[in-house]
Amino acid sequence: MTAQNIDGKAIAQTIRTQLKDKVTARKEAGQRVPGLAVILVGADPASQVYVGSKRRACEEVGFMSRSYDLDCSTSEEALLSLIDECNEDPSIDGILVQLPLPEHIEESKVIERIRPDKDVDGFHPYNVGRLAQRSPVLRSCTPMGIMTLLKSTEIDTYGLDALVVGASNIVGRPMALELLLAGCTTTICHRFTRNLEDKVRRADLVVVAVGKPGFIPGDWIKPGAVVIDVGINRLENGQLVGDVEFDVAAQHASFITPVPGGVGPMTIASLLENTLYACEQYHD
Ligand SMILES: Nc1nc2c(c(=O)[nH]1)N[C@@H](CN(C=O)c1ccc(C(=O)N[C@@H](CCC(=O)O)C(=O)O)cc1)CN2
Repeated sequence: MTAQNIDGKAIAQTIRTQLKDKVTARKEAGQRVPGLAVILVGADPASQVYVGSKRRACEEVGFMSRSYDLDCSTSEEALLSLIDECNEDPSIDGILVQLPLPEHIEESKVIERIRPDKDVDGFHPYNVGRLAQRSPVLRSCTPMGIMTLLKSTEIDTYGLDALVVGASNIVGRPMALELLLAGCTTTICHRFTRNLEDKVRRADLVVVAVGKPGFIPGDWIKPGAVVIDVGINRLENGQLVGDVEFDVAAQHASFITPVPGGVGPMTIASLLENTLYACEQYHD
């Protein structure tokens, strides 16, 4: 079996084109365009790339994007007061604080300071709780993008044995909640998990988000399984690879996401979708 690639780049582009049309329609109806505040603290090179892509994506679809580039020595208090300002600004529908933050800033304090109706990253405990209670509103962008990718395959997810490898707040945990909502019997693996290989070998759907190149050997993948690779690892030769040994896994899987061009672009498309949602549902 050779897997079919799930083309996240193309699917993300389709979403962006649809969003652009919706923004045009808003303008023609005399409505304001959605606004996103993008806050970067420090100069982490990967974060700079992601933030740059988010700002460009906003411009492409016609959103207003407000950029805040803060020095890495910015105090927690200063960041929280910038969030307060954005919370009160009626032209801003969504606030995005790029993670990770410098060590002296407490991530949970920052996330909880963003008003839940402007939390377009879907990280606020209110929004995670809504997802956990089966009535999601603003959903975490990477898991939301993965659900869009799964929908594009037209696979029936009800009853599948799904495995999420990695239990981060950004990806693993909300991903498990999304899959549960989609009817999967869902297992989360983490650093204390025993017999990871056995669990992978039994899974119909595997989502891997650990940030280690080739962490899952391709021959662990069950014949016909769906493989979603969230890892983005840059090798010394500059090549980007995922957490799954792609070439071998592709011989076993039915569908697989490539790296790059799989999950990554969907994170940004989902952020834009959330920003329009916040604008229309909460602020119009
Ligand atoms: N506030 C947030 N911080 C972080 C999030 C997030 O969702 N919200 N997720 C990750 C990083 N991330 C978004 O910020 C992100 C990662 C990767 C991509 C992407 O498009 N990747 C490309 C490759 C890009 C490259 O050349 O490096 C791909 O996979 O094709 C977009 C967004 C952590 N922080």
